[in-house]
Amino acid sequence: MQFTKMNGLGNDFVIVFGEQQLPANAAELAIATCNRYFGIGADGLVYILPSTQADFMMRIINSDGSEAEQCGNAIRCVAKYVSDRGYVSGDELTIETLGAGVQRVQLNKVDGVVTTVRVDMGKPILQGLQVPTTIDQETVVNHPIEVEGVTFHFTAVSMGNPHCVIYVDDATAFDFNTWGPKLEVHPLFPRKTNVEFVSIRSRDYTDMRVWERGAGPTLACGTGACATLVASVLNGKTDRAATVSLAGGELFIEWNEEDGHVYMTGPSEMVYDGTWLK
Ligand SMILES: N[C@@H](CCC[C@H](N)C(=O)O)C(=O)O
Repeated sequence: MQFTKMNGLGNDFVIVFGEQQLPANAAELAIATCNRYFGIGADGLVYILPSTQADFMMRIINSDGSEAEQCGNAIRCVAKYVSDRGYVSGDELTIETLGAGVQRVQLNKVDGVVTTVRVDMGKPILQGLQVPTTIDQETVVNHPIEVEGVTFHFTAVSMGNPHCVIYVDDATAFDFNTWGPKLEVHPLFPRKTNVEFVSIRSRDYTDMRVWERGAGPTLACGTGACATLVASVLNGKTDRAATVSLAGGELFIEWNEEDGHVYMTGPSEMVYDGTWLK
């Protein structure tokens, strides 16, 4: 199997191009290739596949073998891959995802090489049961959630995949490795959840650290950054456009008032090509 190692702000992926469909052993391959000691090492295995509705389809398998509906950092990697390798021309393309439909992507290039990618991430899903949570409300904002006797308050947002956004005093110092895994599997989230710990620096700048469903601690999460901005608007903490600072770097996120879509802009990087021998 030929692969390319890529990342979006250090959220890293094994990218496979050229298959016609997701292989039956994709879950086992994800677990094996993502292993950082016996494999390549990555947060997820990403397939770029043909699509009947868009230029390409992206499927992402987390490092634990579970499939995710969407991935913001991977979609920027996919866009760079197909553009830099000459599979699309021009500055725009469409990518179909499993859980968030077809997404429109704009490529920013220097000397023909993609540097940053702006993705129309679609409308956030806020209805409690659709995120999904077990809470039947139009929005789930600042709702209590208890773990081992400690009560946090969360806002639930789906960007195709579920997110639990929690405000803390200082996200950069917060012990997310302790609380993240407990919140990921909390019964309020029937399909588990990604967990974002957020602190606000100003109305247009936030810090966020993430514990990802199926992948654990990662350096960045694109959908998590989008969920952070949406939650921060719903909680009156930021304006509708803000920079989200993650361990691996910054993403610029806008929640457009006219079309209700969330737009994410950030870099992606190609690191090396390889051959999987196992
Ligand atoms: N890192 C991603 C999200 C990947 C999927 C996630 N772990 C899930 O299971 O929903 C991003 O950049 O959005």
